Amino acid sequence: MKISNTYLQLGTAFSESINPLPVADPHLLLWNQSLADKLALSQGLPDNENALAQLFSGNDLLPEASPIACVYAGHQFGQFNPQLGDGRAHLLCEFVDDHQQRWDLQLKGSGPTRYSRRGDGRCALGPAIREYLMSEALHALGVPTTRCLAVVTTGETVYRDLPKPGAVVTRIASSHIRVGSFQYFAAKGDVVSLKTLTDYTIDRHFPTLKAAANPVLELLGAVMDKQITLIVEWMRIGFIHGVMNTDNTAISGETIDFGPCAMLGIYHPGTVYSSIDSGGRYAFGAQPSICRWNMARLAEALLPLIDEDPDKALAQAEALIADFSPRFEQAYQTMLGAKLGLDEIQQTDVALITELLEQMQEQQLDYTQTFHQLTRSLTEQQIATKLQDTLGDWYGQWRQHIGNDSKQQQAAQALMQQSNPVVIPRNHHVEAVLQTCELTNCSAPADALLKVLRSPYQMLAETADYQDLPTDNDRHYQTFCGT
Ligand SMILES: Nc1ncnc2c1ncn2[C@@H]1O[C@H](COP(=O)(O)OP(=O)(O)OP(=O)(O)O)[C@@H](O)[C@H]1O
Ligand SMILES: [Mg+2]
Repeated sequence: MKISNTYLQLGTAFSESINPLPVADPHLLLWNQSLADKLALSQGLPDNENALAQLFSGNDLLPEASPIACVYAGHQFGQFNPQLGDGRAHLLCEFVDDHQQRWDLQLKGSGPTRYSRRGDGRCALGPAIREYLMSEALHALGVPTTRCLAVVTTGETVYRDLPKPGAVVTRIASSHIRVGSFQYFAAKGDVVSLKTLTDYTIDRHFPTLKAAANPVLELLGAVMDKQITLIVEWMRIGFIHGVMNTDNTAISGETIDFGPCAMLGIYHPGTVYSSIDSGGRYAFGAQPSICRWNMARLAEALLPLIDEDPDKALAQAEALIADFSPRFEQAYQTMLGAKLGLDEIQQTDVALITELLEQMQEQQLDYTQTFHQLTRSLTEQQIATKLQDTLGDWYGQWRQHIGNDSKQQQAAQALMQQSNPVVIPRNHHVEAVLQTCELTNCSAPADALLKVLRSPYQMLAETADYQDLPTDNDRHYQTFCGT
């Protein structure tokens, strides 16, 4: 394992050097062997659970690691906070895998730092397992995401609304640079550090842009494209992030921070589960426009580097941000078309898609199941008849769009099978697993759910156990920024 600490080397303005605070009694609860294998991590790590628990609780450190807490700022629910940062996380080190890809290895829940404010620097076990389950589910679904290598219980109690068992989660990300990282330096007027961070980001994530006429403007465009891809993917599977603050928007385009996230059941764009999102700012259907808003905040932060002339910088940034909506719309319609087996979207297809979404909303149909049933209906007459009853004329029109030819139908079904999961991490199942794991301190329920979630486009023998809808259709479901 080739370890380095390049973010530390950016200088003291970017982070605080600080070691994790040791925990009382670390035990390895979840270990992601397939991720360790994929990143060729195992060679550099101990092979026994106790030693891994010591390492991934922060009690032991890899010899070459120099842990830091990174500083950032961020708009939280629209309000700018100039000083945030890793208040309960330690970036242990970076490592480079066999494909020359650099990764961050970070602990979360590993103790207080300069940026903790009133927080205790710790993480409860439930949210740690949620981050592990949800990020693995997203990864298997094909959605860009940070991932978890381990969850270690600490043997300590953390106090939230109630006393909870504590945990440390190990996160692997292609970096932890956030929109808020740029905002921090921009708000301070520290253009030198802003430039250092920008050069570092281009070098690390978008090296080909170095040769561009205006690399900073190109960086903004590249980040925007990655974010569009990400949000379209969230919309495809019904993921509601829940707290799309600019400090939770990674430049890499990976999903980060699973605090109050949830999955959409019954289709409604206004769906919100987060207890603190009373205004619905981060509702399912608001995610595209919030993403655009976040990209505008990144553009603002980068203005001094886009052009020396502020008017010219603003004009160029505005032109790019104005392009967000058409770029998004195209990717979004293409994605929805694929969910309906249509590989090229015509104007009439757009109307068909919109009509289906309207019907799903009116009839309170489940998002995942509807698309799964539509997929199956191409080869199963019983399901086709049922859907004809539910969706009326729309169903026949859709079948006409696909065509009568058996080759066309096969191609459509293949496309739909790749676009429509048979199973998602439904909120009630995730909650049940978290509760049982918390009570029993045992990983078996999480392992069983993960087995199914790791093959989300395939019916395994156990898949049916996790496909059902909650009895109350999640009407009473709430998530918390559960730190
Ligand atoms: N228990 C805690 N102790 C100290 N700081 C905390 C705690 N919980 C959250 N924070 C800090 O509050 C801010 C907002 O928290 P948020 O829940 O968005 O992030 P997070 O889940 O801690 O981390 P990340 O975004 O890296 O996944 C962050 O700066 C975070 O470090
Ligand atoms: Mg966060």
